[in-house]
Amino acid sequence: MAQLAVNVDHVATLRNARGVTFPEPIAAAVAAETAGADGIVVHLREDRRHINERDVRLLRKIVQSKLILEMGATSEMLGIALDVKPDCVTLVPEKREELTTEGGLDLITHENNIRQAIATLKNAGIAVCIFIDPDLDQIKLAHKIDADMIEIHTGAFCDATNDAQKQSEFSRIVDAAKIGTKLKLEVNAGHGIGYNTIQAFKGLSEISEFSIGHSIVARAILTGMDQAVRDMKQLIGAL
Ligand SMILES: CC(=O)[C@@H](O)[C@H](O)COP(=O)(O)O
Ligand SMILES: NCC(=O)COP(=O)(O)O
Repeated sequence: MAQLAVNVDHVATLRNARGVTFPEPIAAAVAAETAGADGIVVHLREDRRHINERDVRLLRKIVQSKLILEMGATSEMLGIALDVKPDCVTLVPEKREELTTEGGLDLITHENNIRQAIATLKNAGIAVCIFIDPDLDQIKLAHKIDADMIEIHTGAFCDATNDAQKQSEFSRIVDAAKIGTKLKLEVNAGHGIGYNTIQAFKGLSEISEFSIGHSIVARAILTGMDQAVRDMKQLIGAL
């Protein structure tokens, strides 16, 4: 069965919107783990719009499963990662003005910088994942520059508004997962996945882990984190 890594960024979004100390993303992470999450994900953005450094450091102490830190490959973030030592870093592209991550890392443009970041993190014993579009050339490059894992960006599929678009985006994901596995990369998937889109992955056994945040946090507001995580785990179990 594929694993579920739960992103708690948007618990911090709510906290920060009010400028107070709650809701507490650390409490959300503990609740998610208790409900069966296989990992906790946070994206430390340059502008600290949700998760901040204090959250990451506390999570490192408290998370029992595995801590996955999403970040841009900047010298500031590399310094934090080397100090905090998450179990895994997922390197993502970041634009300050974007509402959420818009695309995968462009390794063709940033090959040297990302290759160096991968080597630095791996030398410190941190596994490295590349958040990447379902593009075969990019995935081959991720393998060439020694990434351990890829996370296929599923946003275009999840956001597709008609069946033809959905089918064509999903077949890109299938091809990407198959080539990643052939290259012996661990293949994960994430961005925009919800309770209604997860079923599409049935039979795609190449995916080792789903990285899901917004839909789980949104459901947790209505049902509690425990139920929201259990519901998603059940859907993943049925794939
Ligand atoms: C990299 C990725 O997949 C994203 O889902 C990212 O973590 C989202 O960033 P925000 O939480 O800031 O929307
Ligand atoms: N890596 C994907 C992630 O962490 C969560 O993305 P989303 O479910 O909030 O879109």
